[in-house]
Amino acid sequence: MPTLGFLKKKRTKDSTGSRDLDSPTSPIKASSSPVTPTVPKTFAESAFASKPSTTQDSAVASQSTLTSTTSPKSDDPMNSSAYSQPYATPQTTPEPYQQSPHNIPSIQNLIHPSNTTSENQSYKHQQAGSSKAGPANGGAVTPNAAAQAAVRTTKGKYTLNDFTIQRTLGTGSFGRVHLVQSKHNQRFYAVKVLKKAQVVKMKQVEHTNDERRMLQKVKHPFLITLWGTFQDARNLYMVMDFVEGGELFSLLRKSQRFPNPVAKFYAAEVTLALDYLHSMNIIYRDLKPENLLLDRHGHLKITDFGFAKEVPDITWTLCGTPDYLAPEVVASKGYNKSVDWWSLGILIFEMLCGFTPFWDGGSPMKIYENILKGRVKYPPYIHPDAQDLLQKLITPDLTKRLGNLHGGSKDVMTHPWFAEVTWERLQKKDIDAPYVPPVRAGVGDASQFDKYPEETEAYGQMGDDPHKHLFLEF
Ligand SMILES: Nc1ncnc2c1ncn2[C@@H]1O[C@H](COP(=O)(O)OP(=O)(O)OP(=O)(O)O)[C@@H](O)[C@H]1O
Repeated sequence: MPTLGFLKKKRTKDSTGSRDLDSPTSPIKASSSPVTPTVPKTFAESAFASKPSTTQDSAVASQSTLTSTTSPKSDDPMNSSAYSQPYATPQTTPEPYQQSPHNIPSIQNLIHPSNTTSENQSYKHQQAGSSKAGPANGGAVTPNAAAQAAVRTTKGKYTLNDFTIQRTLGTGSFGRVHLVQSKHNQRFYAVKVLKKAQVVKMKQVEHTNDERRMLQKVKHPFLITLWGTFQDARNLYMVMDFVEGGELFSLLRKSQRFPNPVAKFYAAEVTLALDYLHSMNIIYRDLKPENLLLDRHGHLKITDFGFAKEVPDITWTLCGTPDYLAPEVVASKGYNKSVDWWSLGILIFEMLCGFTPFWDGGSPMKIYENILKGRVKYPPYIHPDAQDLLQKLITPDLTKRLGNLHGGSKDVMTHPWFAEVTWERLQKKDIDAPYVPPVRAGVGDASQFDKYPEETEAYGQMGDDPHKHLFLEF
């Protein structure tokens, strides 16, 4: 059984980025008290079914509609039209879901696998947000919209002078993500800053360029938007939407585990995003709660496309995060989109149980051994339909893994566990999210993010740039 040591730490692609969630201090929130799990907001299984609109439903639907239909052009950091507040401030501040104490893994202070370093060479590291709705793209997104996705122009669109840099939202192996404010429209964005020298040193040039390219291509309600990229002599910059609600990882750790319908809600949104990515022959390859952000309404945004890759057939790169790796990746076999369906199984398991199925308190090597053995112990509280789905996703046999069969992602979407999900409404964010983050919309409220020491090196430096030829697309 995993321990609280497992609960505390984020898993990173390498060992350097783990953070202790025990000491979050918000610069904005008056009180930095952690979210205390209390009584769950009502979230019935029927939340997914079509239902008559109540006043509250309409309010949420109306917020969601604004989210998905606001013209991307008006959101463009370069658009200087006066900022208007399109979003209602969330009326409620529900707390995360409480689980009874006996579900909490009980031993503390074990080392999380992400603290070990031996496998680092095998992992590519990337920093990125994701993109979807570009300045030239507007309107609602439909599933499997590969044919509709136009590649947006993102190169050299902005400069540092277009933004006022504020606090750090997160850090990675090559740089950090800042909250910034556009000087043109006063809106808030997230800018990921990657140190070129570090990217080169970690042999992540191709992955970083891939990440930018994938983000430029995609447009989906559950994928982050990349507005543009630029560079100076030392750094690469990626301008993304600021997703205010923080990471699903933090909510999950504070909640210990999610009730069945809550896990189902998030799993369903991820499934739609995977369905879309796979329809574009993009494998995501880094599914985990740390890469799932919550928007102000509580809907997911997948970020960090550092491992995303366009793969029409198969690929061989060993990359990902140990707990979530499919056996075919661990065994260095060629693999395809099937790895994302395996990872979806791991994600659902972790949301329902609070720990991953192959975690073992040891090094990534121990996790890999467990993955290859393939034995999963399902706790008795897992709903039978959920267990059935998990067994069909977390299966090493690629000829049996759901999502990888003839029916593709539709096999996953029609599984009985998802029976009450109305996929079209979910796609439109027309289903209430189970948890609405307590953020003040439109004011750059970063209270849902941990606080980090700020960067001391000045950005925007000119001069020699030995790496420029490696990042021509930025
Ligand atoms: N668009 C965004 N809005 C708000 N916060 C963001 C955004 N993008 C990233 N972050 C925050 O910054 C953190 C680091 O971002 P990201 O995962 O892209 O970097 P990374 O270098 O790939 O990280 P890691 O090394 O942990 O994989 C995220 O975990 C998240 O907390």
